[in-house]
Amino acid sequence: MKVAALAPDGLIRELQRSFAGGLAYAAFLSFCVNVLLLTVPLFMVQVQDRVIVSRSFDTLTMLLVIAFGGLALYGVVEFIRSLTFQTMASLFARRLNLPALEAAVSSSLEQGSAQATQAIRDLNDIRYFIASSAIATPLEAMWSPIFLAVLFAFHPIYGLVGAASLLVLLLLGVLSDVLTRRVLKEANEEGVASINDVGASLRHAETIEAMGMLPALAKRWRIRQVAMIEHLDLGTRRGKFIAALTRTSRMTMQLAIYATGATLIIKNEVSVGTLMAASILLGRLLAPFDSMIADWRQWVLAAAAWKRVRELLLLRSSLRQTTETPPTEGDLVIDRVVFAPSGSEQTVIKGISFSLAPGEVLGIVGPSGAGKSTLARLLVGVLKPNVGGVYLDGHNVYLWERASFGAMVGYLPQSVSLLNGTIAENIARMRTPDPQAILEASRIAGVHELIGRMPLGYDTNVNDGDFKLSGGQRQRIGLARALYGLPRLLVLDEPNSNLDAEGEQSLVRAVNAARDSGAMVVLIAHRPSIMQVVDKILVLREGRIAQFGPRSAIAGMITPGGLVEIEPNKRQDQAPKPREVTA
Ligand SMILES: Nc1ncnc2c1ncn2[C@@H]1O[C@H](COP(=O)(O)OP(=O)(O)OP(=O)(O)O)[C@@H](O)[C@H]1O
Repeated sequence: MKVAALAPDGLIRELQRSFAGGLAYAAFLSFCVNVLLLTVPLFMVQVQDRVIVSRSFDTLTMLLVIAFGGLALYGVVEFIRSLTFQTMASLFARRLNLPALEAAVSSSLEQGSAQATQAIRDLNDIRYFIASSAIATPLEAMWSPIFLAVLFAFHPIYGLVGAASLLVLLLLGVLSDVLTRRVLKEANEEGVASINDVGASLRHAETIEAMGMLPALAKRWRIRQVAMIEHLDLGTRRGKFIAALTRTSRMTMQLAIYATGATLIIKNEVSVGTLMAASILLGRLLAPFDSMIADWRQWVLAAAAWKRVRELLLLRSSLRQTTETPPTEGDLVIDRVVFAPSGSEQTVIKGISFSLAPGEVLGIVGPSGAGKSTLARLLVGVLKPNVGGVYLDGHNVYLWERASFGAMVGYLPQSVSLLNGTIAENIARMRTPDPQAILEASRIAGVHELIGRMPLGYDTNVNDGDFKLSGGQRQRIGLARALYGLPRLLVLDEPNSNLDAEGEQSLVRAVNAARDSGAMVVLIAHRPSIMQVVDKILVLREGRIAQFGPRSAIAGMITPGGLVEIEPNKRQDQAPKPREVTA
């Protein structure tokens, strides 16, 4: 048994801890950088006050050697510091990529895929931000009082001008935050929603094009875009105003320190050498605050991105087991399952209980909207019941660690989606293809010959621009994917909806083969023709079991149209009592 990674809240705490450690190290390096940055101004003071006065080449040489040493060391420390940020960024991406992808898949089941893909984009943005120079500026600002101290050491008036300049920049920083943070955040949220909207629509490009829906969609999109652009314009205008004010203030401060230096030199209170040095020191003192104002937008966006990633990760916190469970041969028990989609008033599944033994095939029929597909999703642990549970050999299928559960389950959803890759990769569920197992699944699904007729056989890419699989072909390849690895539980949601007579015959053979191998098969179908293969039939109506029993007893009630005529008083009571289950 392999225990998987930390639960999301533990992972976030661990990341924050190692991030804090990385920041502390970078802060120490920033201190060294700031001290080493004193090299040039101190060199200038010494040259003007000692070398020029004494006219000594020896002193100049000695000062040059020391200064070169200081600058070389500065280069090394600066390099190590940027590597530290780079390492922190990579660590962040490595630790969060997989949990974020898992969380994205889970959340897209409930909230659609747009939000989930946004979280992946957010992760990338945060990684770039951590590796960028923007993250270093607060650490530099933390140590900039070193420069202030040296200014005070030159002369208290230099120090006071420096302190006043710093205060003005801090006030400008606060003003920048007040004026831009909210609008930039709103612009970002509108932008994200707008991109998600377009992304979701593009998946239905065919429908949009065929029915001329583009102008209507563009109108909706433009409303979002206008809101985003308005916020962005306002935020950018305000940001540019603060930037102009900052630049003007910075130049005024340089003038002030020069004028102060000149006055102090005239009064013989400082040496000439301090004039240039004080100007450089003031520049170093203010530079990180200046950058922070300029980079503020990046900080706001990175904070918003982290908030989204964190929320997504925590959403899934402690919902599933992370310990792999070994394969099982036991039966399937559905125990008093009730399900209502989150945020919906409607209860879709209203207390369903039945069980299935290995080697049994169950057909589920019922009118549209009865809850058949929802029941299928509950059986494969995609949805979480509000009450009751689904148990495979006594283990709750929803809580089951997904990889080990998936190895025992084959699922063919109503709308078959093949993933980007070759047919072989799709049948092998995107794992490293095992040719023997692929061949076996294809033969059982009856698609081996069909695949052989495709441009590159098993290597044909399902999303190739020049080649398009038909609905029936997709459904049959989806069946082979469900059969890959000979699963113990096979759930097929309307597997014959796109099939011709030949395809349906292959399906019947596949279901029989699965039964013969001891698998439990759940078959949902509108078309009654496929029901010849099942052992038991469950009739679902309005989320309740209307009938459940052997095919011979129920089949007569299924009309050619696939609907089931059931008298209301025959509902639910005929369902078998739920079996004892172990949690
Ligand atoms: N995530 C959800 N949010 C809100 N309602 C939902 C959700 N999932 C299912 N429903 C509702 O549950 C009911 C049953 O849906 P389901 O897809 O299970 O029906 P079905 O029996 O498979 O229908 P069909 O035969 O047409 O495929 C429908 O009324 C549907 O609107």
